[in-house]
Amino acid sequence: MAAKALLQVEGVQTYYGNIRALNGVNVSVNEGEIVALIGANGAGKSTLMMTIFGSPRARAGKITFSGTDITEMPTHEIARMRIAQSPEGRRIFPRMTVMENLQMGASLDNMRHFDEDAEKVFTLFPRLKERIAQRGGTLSGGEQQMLSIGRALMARPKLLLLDEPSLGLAPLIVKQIFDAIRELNKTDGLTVFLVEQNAFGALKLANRGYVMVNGNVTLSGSGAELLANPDVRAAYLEGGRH
Ligand SMILES: Nc1ncnc2c1ncn2[C@@H]1O[C@H](COP(=O)(O)OP(=O)(O)OP(=O)(O)O)[C@@H](O)[C@H]1O
Repeated sequence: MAAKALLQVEGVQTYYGNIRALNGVNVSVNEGEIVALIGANGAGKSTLMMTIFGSPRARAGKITFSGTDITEMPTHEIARMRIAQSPEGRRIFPRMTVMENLQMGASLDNMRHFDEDAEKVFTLFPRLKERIAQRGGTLSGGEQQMLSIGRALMARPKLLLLDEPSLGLAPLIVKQIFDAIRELNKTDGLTVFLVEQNAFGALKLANRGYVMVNGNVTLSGSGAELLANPDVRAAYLEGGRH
């Protein structure tokens, strides 16, 4: 069966004032795939994630989701299309409990299956269940990351955007988080687009990957192809976390 693009990014340019952070980026994510975006600090990876989510806006190019043009859509409408985001730095609500954070992630439409969806999050991340009444800000970094992903899942997304889920976490916790992403993809068919500095882990997890340099996508291929590519190895893998 031919792969169907769920997300299509074509020729996207994004600026901060006069500074162009994305120079005409083309990326696609097919239904049921895990796609990784790797690149050095400042390459534009987070900017691409945020542009897909509507802020900052693309100044040129087109972003399509499920065949609908979302380039000009406000963020809340993009979320209603069932795109959910776990942003860089997690950004959970620190004064709210774990349960309240999950409630914030569920749309009104999804409140009727809240218990079922929360239970799914707890099956995926049992550590969160033990901390239901604890305030988000008092969780460890890894638990906050789990909560950030859990909150995004409460929206029942078709596409999950993850920005640096492994940032600053111990290898064992990174493994738990990557295993959870793999599990969601395998059992629920969830489509995932993730940004990672941990290129080795991300490319092992992903079906396909893109490499971004200075606001341009310079390479793409299957996870295995990129892992074997000498340029990728030299730039992102040698001496890295593997
Ligand atoms: N709010 C902002 N205002 C001005 N410039 C910005 C802003 N956010 C990002 N930039 C610039 O845009 C470029 C791309 O940044 P971006 O954060 O998207 O990179 P990144 O690949 O995600 O890097 P990192 O891995 O460090 O998060 C950089 O040159 C950065 O300095």
